[in-house]
Amino acid sequence: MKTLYLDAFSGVSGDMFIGALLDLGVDIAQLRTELQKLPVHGYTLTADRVAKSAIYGTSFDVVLDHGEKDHGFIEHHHTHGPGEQPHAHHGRHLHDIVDLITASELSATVKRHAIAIFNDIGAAESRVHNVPLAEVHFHEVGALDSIVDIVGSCICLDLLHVDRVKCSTIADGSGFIEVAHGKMPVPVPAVAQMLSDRAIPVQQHPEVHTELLTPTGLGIVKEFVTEFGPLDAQSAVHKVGYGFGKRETGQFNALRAMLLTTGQSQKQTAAGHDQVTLLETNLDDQTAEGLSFAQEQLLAAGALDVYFTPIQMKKNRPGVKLSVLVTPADRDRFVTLMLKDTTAKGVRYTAFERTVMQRRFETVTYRGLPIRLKVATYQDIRRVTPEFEDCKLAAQKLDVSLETVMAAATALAR
Ligand SMILES: O=C([S-])c1cc(C(=O)S)c[n+]([C@@H]2O[C@H](COP(=O)(O)O)[C@@H](O)[C@H]2O)c1
Ligand code: NI
Repeated sequence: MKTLYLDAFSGVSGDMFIGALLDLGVDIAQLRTELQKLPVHGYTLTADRVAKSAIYGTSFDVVLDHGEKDHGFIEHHHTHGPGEQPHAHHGRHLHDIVDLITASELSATVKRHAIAIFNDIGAAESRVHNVPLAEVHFHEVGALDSIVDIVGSCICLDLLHVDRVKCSTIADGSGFIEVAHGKMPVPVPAVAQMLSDRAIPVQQHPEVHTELLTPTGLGIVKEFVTEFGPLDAQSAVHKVGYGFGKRETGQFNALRAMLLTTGQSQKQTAAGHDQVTLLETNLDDQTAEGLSFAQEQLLAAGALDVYFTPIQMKKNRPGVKLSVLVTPADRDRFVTLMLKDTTAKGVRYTAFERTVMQRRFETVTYRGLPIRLKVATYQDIRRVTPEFEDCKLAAQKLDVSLETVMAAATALAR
């Protein structure tokens, strides 16, 4: 399995993320070509390979034409004093940006991730400033920078072709920073709000008196990272890249990105044979809520599958068997997780050989909406399945039956 590991010892921002991925080898020409699919102009991308503290990395920047300054702030409609004129808001609303991305020729994957990140940041802004989501307003210049950073990050990750993204505990600074609308505490309010709906490990550094984790950086992490923690002992590090931050932090300010190979899937042959480990435990004293939580945790940690089987246990107790399928190299990590997140006192495991169909995604467009198709092949067997969630969304948006969308998507695949 190919993993991108983010070592966020100095936080994460959009620039740092793109810089780190370019440093890992993503082609900036391809990034530029993809970004040209968006009808936004007035900027140039720069990526310079420079040394900081004698360590070489990439300093990425979005340089706006005419030397305009990015205020880096999402404006909100706030109240004005008596006699005070509202300022002119030359900016873009969240839905303008979503429409812009949706209407572009970017890939369906890039669109989906970029829109999710914008929605997450927008929802936090809406909550922080107490304005309806529809009124969250991106400042004209800040919007351009955010669009390039967010869409650019999604493009870079797509070009890197990894199976999963893992991240260390994320560092942030402390104290206050000056932004367009005054002084803000660190973590900045949008970041604090974005941390409220998911368990993300962030550690503040009292000696760093500035911001290390930006709303854009956190949005990227929340969208792509499925596991937090240190480097896996079993991983092989193939490549390391550094993306430099712009702030003076008094320490080495970079995001370190590492390309790792984890587990056995790299041993999968063209014929589709590999090995998996099945971990199991029988439980008769765990609540349904606890079981559901454990399943979520195990899937988020990268399990290939997690499922329950009803069983009859001793003393006539109805119980469940928890089964967790993982790559062999992940076995011990998942034993620990199962002992931590369930009431199990022990976990048994068996190694299996298996044959799997090769799987890839294709996207078709049905009445203007993207539908992903899972294409599974093995020898001369080929099976195409439309993604249920995409069909559901299209059925709801177009007010047609789910069956109609699924049949149309399957026909388009042919
Ligand atoms: O929503 C945005 S982009 C935003 C909100 C806040 C609040 O805390 S509210 C603060 N900022 C600051 O702007 C710059 C640039 O942020 P990006 O995420 O666009 O790179 C940064 O200093 C943020 O803390 C932005
Ligand atoms: Ni105003």
